[in-house]
Amino acid sequence: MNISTSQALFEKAQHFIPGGVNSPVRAFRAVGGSPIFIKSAKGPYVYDEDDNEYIELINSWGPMILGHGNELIQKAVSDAIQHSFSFGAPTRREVEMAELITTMVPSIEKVRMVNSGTEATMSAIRVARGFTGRDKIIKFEGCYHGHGDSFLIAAGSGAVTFGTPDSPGVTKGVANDTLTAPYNDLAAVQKLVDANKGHIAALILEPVVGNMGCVLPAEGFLEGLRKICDEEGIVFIFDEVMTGFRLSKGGAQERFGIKPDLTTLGKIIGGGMPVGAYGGKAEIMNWVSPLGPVYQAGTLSGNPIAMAAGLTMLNYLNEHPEVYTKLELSGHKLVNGFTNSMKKLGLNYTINSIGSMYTLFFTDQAVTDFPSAKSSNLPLFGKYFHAMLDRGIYMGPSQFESMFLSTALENSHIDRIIEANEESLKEV
Ligand SMILES: Cc1ncc(COP(=O)(O)O)c(CN[C@@H](CN)CCC(=O)O)c1O
Repeated sequence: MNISTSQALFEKAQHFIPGGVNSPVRAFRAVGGSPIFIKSAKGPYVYDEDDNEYIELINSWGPMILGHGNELIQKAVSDAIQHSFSFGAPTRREVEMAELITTMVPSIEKVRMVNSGTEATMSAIRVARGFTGRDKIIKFEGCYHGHGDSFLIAAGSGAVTFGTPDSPGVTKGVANDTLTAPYNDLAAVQKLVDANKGHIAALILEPVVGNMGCVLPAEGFLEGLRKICDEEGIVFIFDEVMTGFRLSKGGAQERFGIKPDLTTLGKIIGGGMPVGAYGGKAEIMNWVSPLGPVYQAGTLSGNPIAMAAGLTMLNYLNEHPEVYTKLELSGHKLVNGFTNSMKKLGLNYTINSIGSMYTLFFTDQAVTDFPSAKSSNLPLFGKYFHAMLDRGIYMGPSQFESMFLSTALENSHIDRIIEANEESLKEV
């Protein structure tokens, strides 16, 4: 691949932007080399500044579940733009969006729109603390909930990719109020709860983890957490920024049949525009300003253009259940293809997957938590990443991320990914 324009852009970008990127994982630091700069995208393809075409498995880290350049969403945005961009006043679409979210995710009785997943999770724990009058939260090692101070403790995604699971700049005071437990370890959670009786406001987790790579909840784990939260009056928060509207139209909570008290949302909810949301039980959400005393605000929250995109996306997903059937079949086809190739090559790397999310871990250990995810061979992953990129497959440049399939992938594309995977595994 000729990537000279991307390289020149990256060189220039580093003079003006920390690390040359506006989000760390994009810099290719974990895999080496120079990041490709994307110029356009359509369906399952992205095109870089040197006009190289790639089949992609990032999909903007989840949002582009219908593929790129969806005509319905683009028309909704171009229609909305005719009426200007932003008013800082309530609009009709925000009401329609809130009503639709409460229909698609029944545990959400009231919802507040924000502009990112980070804002959603920061706000959710604030209202949980206000509602309970307690200070501490429990999160899980390797889970990532955005870059809010309370979450940059044993965090996943880019934080673990760059070895900064506990970021400088987070004060001891904030860190003291964040308790961490190993994922899938109920006993550890019970111990934390017993040692902090009456002090824990919330427990937040990714119900299916994407941010240490894809890791599934063990049998009974989510049910066990629900029981502990019920017994202790702890607000149970599902961070569904990644899984929401992806694992089913009602997210992981619909798929696993667990009802959290609060849910945070992002990515798909905006149809590719900057949107986040948090919501849940009305008795908790009624504590949010201006109805209640817990303050949270945002200049562009519920932005009309973003609502037009998000509303079109969610309406489509709500009215087309066949989307999820196709994603399940695509996921199965890809994972079966990868598994068959590894059998043929005598390799036994671990693949974790659910629906349209998967991660190929370069370890032969079962990956059920942060330590086992970190047993992966990172240099080997880096070589594999570039071998796939050279074959026109653009996947996430980090071992500690989930890949995402879109409905724009047809069988022919999946066959190409399987073929590139086999050749790449052979090469590295
Ligand atoms: C479960 C979960 N919760 C919260 C967030 C933060 O959302 P944002 O603030 O990036 O919109 C995320 C963001 N995910 C990463 C990808 N692992 C975003 C990609 C990036 O950081 O560039 C998330 O996965």
